[in-house]
Amino acid sequence: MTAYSQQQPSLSTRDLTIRFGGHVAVNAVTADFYPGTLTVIVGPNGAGKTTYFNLVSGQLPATSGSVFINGHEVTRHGPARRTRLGIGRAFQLTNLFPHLSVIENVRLAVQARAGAGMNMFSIWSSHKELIARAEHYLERVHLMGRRDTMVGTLSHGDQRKLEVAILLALEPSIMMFDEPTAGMSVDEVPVVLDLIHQVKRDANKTVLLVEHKMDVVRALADRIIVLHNGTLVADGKPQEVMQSQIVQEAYLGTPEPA
Ligand SMILES: Nc1ncnc2c1ncn2[C@@H]1O[C@H](COP(=O)(O)OP(=O)(O)OP(=O)(O)O)[C@@H](O)[C@H]1O
Repeated sequence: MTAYSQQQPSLSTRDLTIRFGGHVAVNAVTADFYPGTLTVIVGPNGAGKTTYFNLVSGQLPATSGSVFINGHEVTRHGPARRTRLGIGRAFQLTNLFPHLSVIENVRLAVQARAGAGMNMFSIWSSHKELIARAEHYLERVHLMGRRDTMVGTLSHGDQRKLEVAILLALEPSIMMFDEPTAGMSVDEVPVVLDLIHQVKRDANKTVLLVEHKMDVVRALADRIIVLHNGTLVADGKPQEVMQSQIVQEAYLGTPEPA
């Protein structure tokens, strides 16, 4: 029994399965995720990692099996309900507003988190507070230099940093990152990795990360889950999983570049 399994899981899947026609993309995946733990999900292309994320966040309906958030069954609930229960997902699914500025996009996320509790007398100070809070998140992702840029004109890397800022502003208890550094230039990668490092230090956050780059996996993972053909084939501490035969054969079969 591992140390993290003493706690109540914040997220669980039980025999979670989805079929596309005759193809089983995620096959009876059972796993528990805990606050204070960053789990990296690895596996070859087409292994089912993104589909598993879609099943957890509610973007896809399960064919069978179940999903629980903090003990509440959410299997039949859509993404909005799951978001209210604490799931937050960056990349691919976060909707940016391309015709609004960077600061306005984050301000909307801060406002959504704070609730729309502004009255006529406090509207200016509240607005200032929302903007100050939004600027705080922009600083964290090194985007203050793009504060007033229209989001539609941002580079790919800056859009991804903005998605991280929005995710941070929404303050979910369960944070899901799907290949957060994909498509980023070499100098942009450390900013996002450093942020995920900071998030991971928070003992209340459960972090799930899909990642291909093994150096990123090594740097961040407390635990690694391996999917292969939709099936969970390994789950444990990084050093154990990396050395397991199934991972060596199925995923790390080719030597990594030095
Ligand atoms: N909407 C869909 N309809 C039909 N098949 C799908 C659908 N979504 C995913 N699949 C199939 O399910 C399998 C798993 O895909 P998925 O994208 O989850 O893999 P992955 O592990 O995230 O891959 P990658 O590392 O390349 O992103 C693949 O065979 C894919 O073609």
